[in-house]
Amino acid sequence: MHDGSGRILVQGLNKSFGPINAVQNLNFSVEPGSVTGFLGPNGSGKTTTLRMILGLVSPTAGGAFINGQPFSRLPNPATIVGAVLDSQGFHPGQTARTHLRCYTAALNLPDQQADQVLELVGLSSAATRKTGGFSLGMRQRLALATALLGNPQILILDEPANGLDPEGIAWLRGFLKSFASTGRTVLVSSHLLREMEHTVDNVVIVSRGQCVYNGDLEQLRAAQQSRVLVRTADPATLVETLRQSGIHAEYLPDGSLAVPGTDSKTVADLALGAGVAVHGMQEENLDLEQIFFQLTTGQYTGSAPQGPPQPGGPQPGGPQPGGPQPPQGAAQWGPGAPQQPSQQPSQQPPQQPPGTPPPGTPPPPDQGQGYQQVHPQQDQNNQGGNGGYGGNA
Ligand SMILES: Nc1ncnc2c1ncn2[C@@H]1O[C@H](COP(=O)(O)OP(=O)(O)OP(=O)(O)O)[C@@H](O)[C@H]1O
Repeated sequence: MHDGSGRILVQGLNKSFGPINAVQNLNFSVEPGSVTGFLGPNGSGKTTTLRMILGLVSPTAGGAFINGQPFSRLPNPATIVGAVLDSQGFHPGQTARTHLRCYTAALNLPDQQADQVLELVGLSSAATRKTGGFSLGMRQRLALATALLGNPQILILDEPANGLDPEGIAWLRGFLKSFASTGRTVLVSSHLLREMEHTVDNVVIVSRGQCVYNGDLEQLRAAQQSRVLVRTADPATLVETLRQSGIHAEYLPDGSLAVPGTDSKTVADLALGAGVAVHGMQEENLDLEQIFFQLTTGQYTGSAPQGPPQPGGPQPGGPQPGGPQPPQGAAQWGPGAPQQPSQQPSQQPPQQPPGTPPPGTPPPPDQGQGYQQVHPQQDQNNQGGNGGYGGNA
């Protein structure tokens, strides 16, 4: 029996495609009542992870659970999870309404449900237009409308902002926030933090299949700070001098030092007091986007909230020896770091949005559509692209 929590749990998840380790030891949970961003560059394993959560790809190791169950064991999955993995592939000759009615028929829902979800996504005026003439933004909305037909407790969306104009992104932001505010769960992937930073509450950031940050976006934002880059003939003495003043400096690959969380005057004064010659100094401000970039390229050297040292020693982008330890429940940094959400599960029960269908209906058959109100036990191990799996089947 599933627990009805609306919680997604990913535990020790791994997936290899031959020699490619697409996903490596992922651990995180997604809680109801918030929007969680699943972020990482192209090829970092986001889609593969989402497919494993949705039972479309078999993990090499580990597991993913929705309401405490693997997807394949969920009763009436379309009423629990609505997913969009691809917004291409609608039949071009079908109208938006006809497209949706194929699904209402298969789900045994009233026909007017199609119009209700069209209204929810702002596509009512395009109900009788053929999808072949739809813009990318309209396709995204129609895919979302399809995922909403089962009135799901959980939404899982792969790159839903791809190709949207600023107005479309603003609309999507409002929609997802509003969905989550009713106590439901949203997991949304993107390769651009910028696209999602005003939408998500929590982030799971992956790079090369590994988690490099999991936690509250506000904590990541708090890591925006200046650091001082120093060139000196005697870095070891300066590092020790700074350490004695409680300032942690890091070596950069070119032999210079990065000193986060302080200013150039402080560093200069301490260097002078220790008799260390400074050859150059520069203050650098890292913004959220830069931190994201550096995290995902393994170049992060700032003094963001730091986790405990990882087995096997410090990791690139991860905590430094002797660095500050995180408070309990702090965000986790570094590849392979244990990943726990900073938020506690919401106790708020899922609510029904107005005009969406009751639970207890089966998912519709696959019609080659890109969206997926997904289906149990489909292994896509040998499938390369996003489209065309038998979602909804
Ligand atoms: N069916 C497959 N067969 C072989 N390799 C695959 C398959 N699916 C994914 N991969 C590989 O696994 C890695 C992760 O791919 P994945 O699509 O999960 O990343 P992603 O983060 O979603 O990327 P994008 O943002 O470009 O969609 C890539 O190296 C990809 O080439």
